[in-house]
Amino acid sequence: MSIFPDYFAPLHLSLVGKALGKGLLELGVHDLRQWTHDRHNTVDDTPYGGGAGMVMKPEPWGECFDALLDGLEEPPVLVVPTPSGIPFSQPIAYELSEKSHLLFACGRYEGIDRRVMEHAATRMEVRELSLGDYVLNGGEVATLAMVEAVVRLIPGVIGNPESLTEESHSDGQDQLLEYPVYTKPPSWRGLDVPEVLFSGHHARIAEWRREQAVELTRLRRPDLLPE
Ligand SMILES: Nc1ccc2ncsc2c1
Repeated sequence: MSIFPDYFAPLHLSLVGKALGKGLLELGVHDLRQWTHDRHNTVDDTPYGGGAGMVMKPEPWGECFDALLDGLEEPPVLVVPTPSGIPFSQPIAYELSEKSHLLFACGRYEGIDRRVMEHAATRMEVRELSLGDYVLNGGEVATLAMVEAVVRLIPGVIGNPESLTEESHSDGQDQLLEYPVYTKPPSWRGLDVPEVLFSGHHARIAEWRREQAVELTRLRRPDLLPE
């Protein structure tokens, strides 16, 4: 649900596009203005209590929920991207990938009237999630990122599920950052591929990769290292 539905055209490309084509998931994009009734299709108004900017009115969201939940066998999970949300993470992506129906509410302006999330919580699970400590102009870009992170975890979407186990933040990596990867040519602009990777000694290669992952994590994300 967004006032900028065209943001979601890219979801028909590449990975998500293929998954849609294979019938592994369905995608609907809904223009919130469809649930306004005035001549200007108004979705925002000035904030009570004063302050800069505008706030998204609750009525269009309520009518949109009514329409989208009508006929659903079970309630969806409402995901609301917001800088004030709980940090989105790979574990949360896995959780969401197992849900049968996700609704993403893309806010704009200074945000959505708080009563929208309060009302939604009476009829579905609500997850207010942040992509990181920075602010975008709205929830659309965050939703694109979360949809890609979630959809790639749905069985059958990724050709080789093994590639999910060794990437950064995956369980297979004990939540360490991913080790460096190399391919042909063996030497490029004076830079050589580490010898160990040519050894064919799988145990040594695995050990070297783990050492690299630990070192990279220690340098860039010490917070991820076990105590
Ligand atoms: N509605 C809204 C506005 C800004 C923003 N930045 C990251 S997620 C998000 C969501």
